[in-house]
Amino acid sequence: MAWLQATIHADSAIAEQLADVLMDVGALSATIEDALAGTADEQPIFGEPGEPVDQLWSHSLINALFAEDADVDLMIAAAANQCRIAVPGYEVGRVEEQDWVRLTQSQFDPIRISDRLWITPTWHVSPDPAAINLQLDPGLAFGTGSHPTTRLCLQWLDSQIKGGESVLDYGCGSGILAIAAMKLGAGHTRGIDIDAQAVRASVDNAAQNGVAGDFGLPNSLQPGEYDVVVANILANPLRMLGELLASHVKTGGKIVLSGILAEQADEMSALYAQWFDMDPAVFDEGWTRLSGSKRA
Ligand SMILES: C[S@@+](CC[C@H](N)C(=O)[O-])C[C@H]1O[C@@H](n2cnc3c(N)ncnc32)[C@H](O)[C@@H]1O
Repeated sequence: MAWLQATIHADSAIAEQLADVLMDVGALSATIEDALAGTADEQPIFGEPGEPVDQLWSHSLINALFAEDADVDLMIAAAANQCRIAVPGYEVGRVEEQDWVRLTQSQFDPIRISDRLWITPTWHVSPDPAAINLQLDPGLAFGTGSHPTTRLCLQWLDSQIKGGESVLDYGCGSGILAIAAMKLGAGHTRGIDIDAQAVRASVDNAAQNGVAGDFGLPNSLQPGEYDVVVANILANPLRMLGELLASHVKTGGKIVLSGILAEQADEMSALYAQWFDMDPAVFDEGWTRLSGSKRA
């Protein structure tokens, strides 16, 4: 089986509507991307959870997939007509059937966090069987170890967990940080996420890694203090959650925050300095990790 893929050059003002109408007239899928992706003029667009991003790239490309026997020219013309625009420029190519699972898997290699800590997809043999290996496959919940914010938190846990600590992972996603903490020797971890799918993924991933998993939604979190609270969320929720997160850290305990853009680091550090003696920020690919010790 094969498909036809049209790459359509669309004005950003109409790209979303055109993609929707392409689906109405019979496209199997339609996605919009930055026409300048991969070039020096690529436009990163960041969003905060819960806040819709109302911005599109200035030059957009629509990738639309059609059945092999579809009349693509007719469908694009019909979609343009419905959007009341001239037929845009496009190219059509064939997409042959592939082993999609194998192709996707080939894009995820083991990730080295440190000499002793690796994140390895289940279909890979670990490059260092003697190291601490987290087995994690990409899924619906965020946290494979490839994103700089996750890596920054993993590096902190790797260097700071000595054994026996209690750890709260707030915004646990795939559970990667809680599971890593357990594998590094933490005594107890609790993972919290607002997304029920992430809670389920964390439970499954903890089982896959043979560690105890205590994961739940925010309303399941009981009052209590932890040696370490780690939260890789994003700046907006971290601003709102400051008091709650601080209340869960023991005096002398540690807070670790990520998901913060480099330009948001000073403001966020000042906010958390109400409760913590803050360490210098650490940066990776435009993202920041903040950490600090709770004052009495
Ligand atoms: C960037 S992911 C981090 C996942 C993982 N901890 C990691 O480091 O890779 C952020 C997670 O925080 C969750 N989240 C966002 N806002 C939240 C909130 N207010 N309370 C709890 N979880 C939240 C999201 O659902 C998402 O799973």
